[in-house]
Amino acid sequence: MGALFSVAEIRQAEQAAAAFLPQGSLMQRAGQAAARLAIELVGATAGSASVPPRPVLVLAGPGNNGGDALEVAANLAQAGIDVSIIHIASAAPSAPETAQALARARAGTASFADAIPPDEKWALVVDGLFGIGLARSIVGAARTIVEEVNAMECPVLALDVPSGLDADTGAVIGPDGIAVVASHTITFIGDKPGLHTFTGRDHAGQVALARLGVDDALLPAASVHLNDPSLFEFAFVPRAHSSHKGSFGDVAVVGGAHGMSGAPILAARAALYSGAGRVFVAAIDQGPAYDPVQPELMFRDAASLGTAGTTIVAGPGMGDSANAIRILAKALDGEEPLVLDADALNLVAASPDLQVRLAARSGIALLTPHPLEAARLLGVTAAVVQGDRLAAAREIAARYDAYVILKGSGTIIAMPDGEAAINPTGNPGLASAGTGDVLAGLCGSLLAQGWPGRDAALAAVWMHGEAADRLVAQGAGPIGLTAGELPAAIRSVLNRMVEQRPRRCALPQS
Ligand SMILES: NC(=O)C1=CN([C@@H]2O[C@H](COP(=O)(O)OP(=O)(O)OC[C@H]3O[C@@H](n4cnc5c(N)ncnc54)[C@H](O)[C@@H]3O)[C@@H](O)[C@H]2O)[C@@H](O)CC1
Ligand SMILES: [K+]
Repeated sequence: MGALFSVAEIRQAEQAAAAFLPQGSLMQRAGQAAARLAIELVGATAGSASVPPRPVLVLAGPGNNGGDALEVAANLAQAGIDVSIIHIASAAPSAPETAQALARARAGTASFADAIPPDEKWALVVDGLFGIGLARSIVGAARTIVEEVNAMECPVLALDVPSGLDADTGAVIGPDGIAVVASHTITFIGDKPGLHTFTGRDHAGQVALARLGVDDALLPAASVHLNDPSLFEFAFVPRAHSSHKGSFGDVAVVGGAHGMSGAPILAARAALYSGAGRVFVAAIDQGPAYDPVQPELMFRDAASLGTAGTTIVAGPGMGDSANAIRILAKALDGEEPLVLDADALNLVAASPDLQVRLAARSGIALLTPHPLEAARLLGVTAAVVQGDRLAAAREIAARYDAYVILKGSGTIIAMPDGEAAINPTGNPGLASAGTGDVLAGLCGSLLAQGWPGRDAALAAVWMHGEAADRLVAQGAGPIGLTAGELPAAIRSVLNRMVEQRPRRCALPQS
């Protein structure tokens, strides 16, 4: 479930499936599945039965994605829907199945036009300009069409992938490229990573999968999945009545250089609300003596903190002082689970010595970079990281034998063994100050409670996004959502997850 496949993997499966099928079968199946969804969407926007449904605009490009669109147009026309087609014909001969689809569309009641008729109000636009075969920026007449469609207010159903979007990476293809902004995407044979990360979420809208009857056996075992509780839910365990605070681990958030006390406090509150036994704020420079809002937190001087048996979250507001570097080096040399965020990542990126210590450590390391921090770790630009987020996260995970959470829309979670996930929860409300500190604190808390690195990384990212989604559903965002609201919302998500597990507690380890 939730498996994501690269374009190369989809192409292989498509070829293998087509070898056993009559010519054009897959395209016809794609056309039928998309037409069914289009009819649902038109029905939903038509409103009362007395209002005559508006026409549907179908955009058909020069390749097989255009063939899919022509099949959709033929099916919609057959269902009695008023269909207009803009067809960008190929200079080269079309594939036989695409030629067949064009003949079908021409034989029906759909009308063909050279340009989008101005002032028409559409019930739906079906985008079949380009699919996984687009090799360069969309230019010329096709670009004009995409610009016009993106200015429309009606729903847009993209076939396979919004035209112009890279299905592997979620980047818009080509320099100065453009891509369709769809409200819905029906993707064929297997779901694709680019629909769920970077600009993909904004371009694809709601994603549906049509397998086209292609057998699972024709697809390889997926190494990338959409993040989902089914991947980690067994890690949620009800607490035993005989448990005590020593049963749930200690977390120390190391950070809070002069003038930056807020960041570690947010991380520490998140650790507390997600169930860590004892939570310390280990300050680099002298800061507040306690948190009046959360007096349960204990404040210590980072330089003198004993860290044996303590999970460390290093980085929030840590600064780059010599003191910070010394304390980070000590944390890297320890064996306790370690979360590295923010300034700690920048310090590692700037220091070959810290890099060697990180790569050599035996305990769990979990890194939570945003794209610029990831870029510094890899010695590239943030644009390069964003251009292939999966590859960047996997590269850092492999280099440091670490669990990596590459933040941003469609957060990537990469494991040291190459497995990866893309997170579907969360919203633009999380693009605000301090939410990363909360995520780092949550990761540290789960590790302190004995969670394996993989499960902690997957669950923390999922719950963090889910908590933000629930807050938005209650009207607390996305505009103006604050990081400080997240810990309590994460607590309710976490307890709900535990409630849903079979009621067998884990007895405390004395
Ligand atoms: N072959 C089949 O039986 C099936 C094909 N499928 C569809 O086929 C799509 C892939 O088809 P194709 O490989 O033909 O590729 P596309 O239809 O995605 O686009 C490639 C076409 O566009 C042209 N092109 C590429 N970049 C361009 C640019 N920047 N400006 C103008 N023209 C450009 C190419 O010369 C080619 O004609 C999938 O996304 C899917 O929608 C699916 O229906 C599954 C079955
Ligand atoms: K498309």
